[in-house]
Amino acid sequence: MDNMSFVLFGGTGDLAKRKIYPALFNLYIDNKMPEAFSIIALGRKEQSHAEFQQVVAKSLQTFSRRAANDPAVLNSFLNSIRYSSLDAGHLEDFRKLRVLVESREQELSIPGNRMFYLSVGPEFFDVIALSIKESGLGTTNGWKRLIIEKPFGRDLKSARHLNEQLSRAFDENEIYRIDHYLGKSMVQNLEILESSNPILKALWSNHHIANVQITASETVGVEERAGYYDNAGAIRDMVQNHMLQLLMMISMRLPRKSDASEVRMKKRNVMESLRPLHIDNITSNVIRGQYTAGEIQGKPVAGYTDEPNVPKSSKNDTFIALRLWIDNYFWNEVPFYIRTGKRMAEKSTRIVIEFKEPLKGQTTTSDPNLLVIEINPNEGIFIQLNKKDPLNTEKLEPMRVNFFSNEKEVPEAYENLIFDAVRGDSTFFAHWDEVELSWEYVQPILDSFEQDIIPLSYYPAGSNGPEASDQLVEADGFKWWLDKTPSEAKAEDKELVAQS
Ligand SMILES: NC(=O)C1=CN([C@@H]2O[C@H](COP(=O)(O)OP(=O)(O)OC[C@H]3O[C@@H](n4cnc5c(N)ncnc54)[C@H](OP(=O)(O)O)[C@@H]3O)[C@@H](O)[C@H]2O)C=CC1
Ligand SMILES: O=C1O[C@H](COP(=O)(O)O)[C@@H](O)[C@H](O)[C@H]1O
Repeated sequence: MDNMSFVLFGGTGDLAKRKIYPALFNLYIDNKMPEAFSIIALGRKEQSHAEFQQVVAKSLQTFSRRAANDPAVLNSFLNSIRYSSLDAGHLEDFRKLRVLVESREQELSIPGNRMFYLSVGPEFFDVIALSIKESGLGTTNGWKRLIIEKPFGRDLKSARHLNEQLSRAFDENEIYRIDHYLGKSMVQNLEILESSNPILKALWSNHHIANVQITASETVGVEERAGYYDNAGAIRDMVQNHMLQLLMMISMRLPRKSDASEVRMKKRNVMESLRPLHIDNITSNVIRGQYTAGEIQGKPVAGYTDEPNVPKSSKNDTFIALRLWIDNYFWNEVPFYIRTGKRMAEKSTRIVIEFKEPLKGQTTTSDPNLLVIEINPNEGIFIQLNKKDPLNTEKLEPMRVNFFSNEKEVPEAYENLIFDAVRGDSTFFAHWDEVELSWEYVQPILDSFEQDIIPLSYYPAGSNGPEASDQLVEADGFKWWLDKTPSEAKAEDKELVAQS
């Protein structure tokens, strides 16, 4: 791994403290950082390196997956960090930064490899990228890379504009667009799951698969983010990026070799085969929901429009369900359902693959076989098979073959992604083709929300979303699998609290 500088714009922010420093620290403990590295954190206020190192120490103590309690390891990591004040609008601050980067490179014999991480508001993405170029920071004998946070635009037009601006300073192969769902270990496992298991590989098409369901449900509401969320909605916050990335990862044809350019091409093929939405089919394929007051984990919670800083008249989507069709040889006539929402019955990201009914039309009936990929918060896989009911020879009953990871041992998404970026592997980053095609797919939905063409369906907090979402799936003769009733979710919460 090449020695490098890691320059963190937004180094004082929430994401940096909760995710980025803990990820770097855990990589360091695991010997997954280069031999020599220099971390330079940026924020607007003046503070000393030592003061800021203590800020990082505190963030590690609070948020690191592994305990930061070995003083030698902790101090050696903190010692790699320097702080510099920088305002994104002041070019002279970038020149001052360049001096610091170069002096640390000399000190540590780093051959000019520079990773720039933009963990700042999206309004600064282009300004910072262009100033990196203009200040000479981007002119180096080593490599340069840009990691960029979400959101990448707020519609197709603004995403294209942002990309044009970035590409004035960085080549596409130097840009690493973070989608933290691509960093989740089970998502990074999807391709291996299919390619290394002949029993799954053989069944992986419309011959055997009846439908695919991708759910990302959350129990939290809008929290303190109303200013952002009320303008984004679930469609921009989750669907355009995370949910469509999951769809691409589960449905792409196996790449011949697992490298970034092959994966990118396969994902692009999926997006190009998606049946576009338009005025005639949009209302029958898109459900837009918003939570009303209800109960989460036994506690009453407010409806969306009663949340702090949400306008009473807001029609913002806190829930989306979609039916999508991939019109290619392999997936023709297999519906893919996507569903995501806030204030739902449980926190769960999972993919359920329902196989075609094996015993349809015979006297004995069975539940379909399911392959369930649990992504978050549990990481695991189970397969639902059928077996004989020992008490009733006429009947079959489902059984589940399980595998679940020990969550403490599984690296966090940001660890996986930063490690990949440091190694120069962009396989699990969102490439521009995918981002653009995702916005193209989503744009008619944004337009129809704007024009109020799709009705807003309401659902009580703590439920599995609006009834219209169930009807979407039932219309094709299916049901959402593994939904917990609010009382099951509540019982499980109690059990978890008791265990902890
Ligand atoms: N927080 C999260 O969980 C997630 C965040 N993101 C994305 O990550 C990015 C950062 O989010 P988050 O950390 O929450 O935001 P914060 O508001 O917590 O932090 C913003 C950072 O930007 C810096 N900043 C603000 N204005 C300027 C400026 N004019 N010049 C230079 N730096 C500036 C701030 O530094 P200071 O105020 O010290 O000057 C601070 O370090 C955003 O794009 C967000 O969408 C994505 C997924 C999750
Ligand atoms: O990007 C986002 O993701 C989180 C959910 O992430 P997860 O890893 O906990 O599933 C979501 O809460 C947030 O609104 C969104 O911006």
